[in-house]
Order: sequence, then structure tokens, then C-alpha cells
Amino acid sequence: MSAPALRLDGVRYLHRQAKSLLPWRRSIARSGGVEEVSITVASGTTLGLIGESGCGKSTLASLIMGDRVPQAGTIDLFGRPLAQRLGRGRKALARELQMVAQDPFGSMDPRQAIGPQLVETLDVHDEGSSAGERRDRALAMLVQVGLSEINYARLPHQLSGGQRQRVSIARALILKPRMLVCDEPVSALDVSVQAQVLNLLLDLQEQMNLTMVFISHDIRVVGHMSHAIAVMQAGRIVEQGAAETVLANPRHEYSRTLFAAVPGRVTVAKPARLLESAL
Ligand SMILES: Nc1ncnc2c1ncn2[C@@H]1O[C@H](COP(=O)(O)OP(=O)(O)OP(=O)(O)O)[C@@H](O)[C@H]1O
Repeated sequence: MSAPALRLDGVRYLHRQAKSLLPWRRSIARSGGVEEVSITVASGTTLGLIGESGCGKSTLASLIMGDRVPQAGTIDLFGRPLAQRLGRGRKALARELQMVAQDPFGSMDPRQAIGPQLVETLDVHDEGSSAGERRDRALAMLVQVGLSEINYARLPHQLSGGQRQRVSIARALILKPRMLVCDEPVSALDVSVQAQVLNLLLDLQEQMNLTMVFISHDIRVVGHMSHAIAVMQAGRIVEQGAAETVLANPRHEYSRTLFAAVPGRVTVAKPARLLESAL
């Protein structure tokens, strides 16, 4: 079997608490973070990462994105150590690995229209193309995420929350990365809009053969999106496996408690043929 798209082996990152101003409490205490995290994501599949607020999901996302460096353990992306691709390799990494976060507004320039913001990404990373080609690519990307071309000239505040999240997906995918980390991408959206954005992500995954890490506290959402699921508690992965198996037969006590809180049955939408290679 070919190398997995992403492999984390024994990754640790513990946040340092700010130094106390009280002299007798000046020792640097460790607070939350992640510890001994080992996960594997097969190419073209989605690993759903689930756990309660504060368990370390976003810390893990930032480690995968290379925004934090592990204090122990290794991260390999497409068969190469991530650590080698930071620093000068950063720019090339952006063409392989992108992120969609919960709040699309936070990462957008409120005064710049949507289209030019997409073009700007190409300006930085795709110097070979002409201005006209970049504009065409931005327009095509808008259409690919289900937005009409009219949105090219609109400002972020003129769009709905769902449309804004589509724009941030467009911006993440315009460089045609191979891997996408989604950190609670639909948590801020109305339930009716959530399904549309999730299905868009599923379609794009198929069209672009994307590998995804999909982070959510919502078990239904993770069930809808994932081939494999990892359950996180207090910074550690307590259980991982094929999505169907984990959801139907959770082995860890914590997973059972987490799933029991969800009324009804959680369904897995992903095709079974991919399950085997997802592990
Ligand atoms: N920069 C930081 N400095 C100190 N502690 C931090 C920092 N960032 C996160 N933490 C702590 O680390 C733990 C994990 O936080 P993290 O944001 O990774 O969890 P999460 O599962 O993504 O939570 P949420 O779903 O609420 O965003 C928490 O206890 C949090 O308080």
C-alpha cells in the first residue's frame, strides 16, 4: 500500500500556561494540549476527529497545519516529514495543505471584494499565470463552490454565513491542494445550511481527490463526512477505526457516553469501499 497522506506518530504538544504574577506560583504549569497522538489518514479519505470542547482538537489542527511544532513525535505529510517543509518550504506547503476554519469572516478582508481576495492567493502562489487567467480561475472556483459569478464583486458582509463559508472553501481549494483540514466548518451555520456545505465538501473531495481531516464536536456531522473516526478525550485519542465500526460498536467508555448523548441513530454516508484503505 502507498504511504498514507498523513501520519502522526506519538505527537505531543502541551500549552504552557502564562507565568503567574504571583512569585510563589511562578513555576510554568502545563495546561491543555495533546499527548501521544498517533493517527493515519489514507489518501482520498476523511478522518473525522471528534471530542468535546477543550479536548485538544484545534491544537491538533494547528500541529497538522505546521502552525505549531510538536514537542515530541513526528508528523509526515504525503510521505515526507512536515518539519522539513516549514520555514522556506512554507510556500510550497500551501499548495498541498489548506484549512477551512469555523469563522470565515475572521480570515477575510472586510473591505476587499470576494473575487480579488481569491486572485490575491493566486498572485502569491501562482506567479506563472496572467492577470486574466487568475481572474478566470477565481470565477471558475466560485462557480465550483456553488456561488454565481455575481459574487466576485461583492464584499464579505454582503454574503450570508453559508455563502461566506463557500468562499473560504474556494480560497482553500483554489491552489488545488491535496489535503484539507476542516476545523468545525459548519458549527456557526444554521442546520439547513450545514447540510449544503457538507455535501459541497463531499462533492469537492470526489472531484479533487482530497484527503481530509474533519474536526467537529457534532457526531452526526462527523458520521456524515468520515471514512474513519478518531475520538479524542483530554488530549488523547481514546479510540479510532472505521466510521461505521466506531459509531456502531464504540469500545471505549468515553465514546459510548459521547454517542449516547445523541438521540437516534448516527448514519455513515461514505461508501464502504473506501473504509478498508482508510485504516
Ligand atoms: N494558546 C493556548 N495557551 C494555553 N492553553 C491553551 C491554548 N490554546 C488552547 N489551550 C488549552 O488547551 C486545551 C485544548 O484546547 P483546543 O482549543 O485545542 O481544544 P478544542 O477541542 O479545539 O476545543 P473547542 O472545540 O472549544 O475549540 C484547552 O484546555 C485549552 O484551554
